[in-house]
Amino acid sequence: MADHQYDLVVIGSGPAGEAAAMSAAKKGLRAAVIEKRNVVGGNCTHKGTIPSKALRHAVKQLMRYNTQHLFRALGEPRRLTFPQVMSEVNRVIPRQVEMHTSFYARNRVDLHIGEARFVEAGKLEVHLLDGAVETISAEKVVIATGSRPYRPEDVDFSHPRVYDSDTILDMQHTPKNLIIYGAGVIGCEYASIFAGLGVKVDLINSRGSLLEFLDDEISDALSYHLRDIGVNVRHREEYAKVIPDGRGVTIEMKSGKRIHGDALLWCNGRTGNTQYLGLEEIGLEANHRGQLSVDEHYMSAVEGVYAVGDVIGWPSLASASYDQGRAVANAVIGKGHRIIKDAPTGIYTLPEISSVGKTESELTAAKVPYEVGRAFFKHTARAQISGEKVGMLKILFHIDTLEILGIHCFGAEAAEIVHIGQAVMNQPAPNNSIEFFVNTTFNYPTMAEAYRSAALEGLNRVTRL
Ligand SMILES: Cc1cc2nc3c(=O)[nH]c(=O)nc-3n(C[C@H](O)[C@H](O)[C@H](O)COP(=O)(O)OP(=O)(O)OC[C@H]3O[C@@H](n4cnc5c(N)ncnc54)[C@H](O)[C@@H]3O)c2cc1C
Ligand SMILES: NC(=O)c1ccc[n+]([C@@H]2O[C@H](COP(=O)([O-])OP(=O)(O)OC[C@H]3O[C@@H](n4cnc5c(N)ncnc54)[C@H](O)[C@@H]3O)[C@@H](O)[C@H]2O)c1
Repeated sequence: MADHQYDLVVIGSGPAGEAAAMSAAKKGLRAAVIEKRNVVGGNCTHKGTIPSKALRHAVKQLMRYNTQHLFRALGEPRRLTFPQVMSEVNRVIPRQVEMHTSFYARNRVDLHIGEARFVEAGKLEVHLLDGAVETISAEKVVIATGSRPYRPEDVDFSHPRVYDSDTILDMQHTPKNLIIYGAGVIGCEYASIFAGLGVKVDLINSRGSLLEFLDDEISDALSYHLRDIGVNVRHREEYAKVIPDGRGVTIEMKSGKRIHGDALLWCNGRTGNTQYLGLEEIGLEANHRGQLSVDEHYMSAVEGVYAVGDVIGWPSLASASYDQGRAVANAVIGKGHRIIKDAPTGIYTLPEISSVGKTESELTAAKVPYEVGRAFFKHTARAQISGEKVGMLKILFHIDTLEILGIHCFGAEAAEIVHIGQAVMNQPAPNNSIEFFVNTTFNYPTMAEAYRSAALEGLNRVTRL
């Protein structure tokens, strides 16, 4: 007999786990969450999305102060140290924790603090922080254990100058120069943050361009603007050796180059948290990246054991994890659920990037007859007023049906602006039409004006055909 019994137990209190447990409880299931950190919120709140976005917000405010004419009346441009901006971030995290904690009591979801391990498919051991062990049985178990930074064995992460995206948050100084190895989403976001603080950044990319999944024009714009704020972007480079010493870190590249920095931030992908779950006890195996495969009901290869969030790999986003969590709760009770097949991209670099739908390269490869409408933020009244003139919105649409096929945007508030286009694009035909933007009156001055300008520009090209 187990110490506790539930209909559904979730392992992990990040976005995926929280959404699964709260949705299940709202549907009448007796639900619990097991979390090994002594507070809820997951890596999302403590190491990933929230701290990185709060850091970026603080740095962006500093950049505005230092670059806008208005503030010169208050004084000369100023610098803040990394620990100073981190102290602001450390005010945001407890607010998030407090809010997420309140959901548990409100929805009557029990929280067990400790590390979960399978004993058998419907039975878990919870290793409590004081060393005691409790057992929990549940008809259904949802694995939502998230992910951690991938650490190759030949890099010494115990060295005080070698960081990953978790440990960088504890850095107690501001390096003069920083090497960021890995130019994925995390590498590009942190390159923006550190460059904004006045740190010289070497961003090392193993591929030929930044964030290759983006539309080419947006990827080019990101390279240009990162270089513009002082990031040295190096493409097609791979490390041969990482040599940390008392003065910093030197990376020897396969190309023969040597790059030295005061510190190294390693951002080369993530690994699913499955290693201590006792998966072997239930005959479940993770892939080489620690990730689990699931079917269209988010169920793993073992009956009654489900998985959602980063632990199942793509798209590894907080946004998608919340939706997957809600979906798995519906799947468990046999109600219709949505499989999350696509999510917009929202990348909080400086400038911000966001997109939804197809890129030009994808449409060209598929031989779809499309046209492009563009609007530059510098031509909108709102951007001229705010002074945030860097940016562009681009709408890709079908020449014959005028259906919107993709929205690609960079610049201030791009991650918000994209949703206007997404809402239209997700309408069934004939409502998904670029004409919506010329037949609808928008508030003025707003960044939504960019949709009207881009639509008019695109439609002008089509009517010339
Ligand atoms: C630097 C960074 C920035 C990011 N920025 C964004 C962004 O801007 N937008 C976005 O959408 N996504 C972003 N992400 C991705 C996002 O954070 C993740 O997709 C999201 O956190 C995944 O949620 P999750 O619920 O799957 O797991 P996590 O948030 O990883 O939470 C998993 C939880 O499970 C717990 N756990 C693990 N093993 C056990 C065990 N055996 N027993 C008990 N508990 C356990 C962990 O302690 C953790 O609390 C970012 C990620 C990083 C690293
Ligand atoms: N704003 C956001 O949405 C946001 C922000 C940060 C992180 N994240 C999430 O965190 C995850 C991890 O980000 P990351 O930057 O550590 O990793 P990543 O998966 O984006 O890749 C990081 C680097 O590793 C390289 N790489 C990855 N897989 C490779 C492969 N198979 N072969 C060769 N090179 C490869 C990439 O080229 C890149 O340079 C992302 O999947 C993303 O979803 C999202």
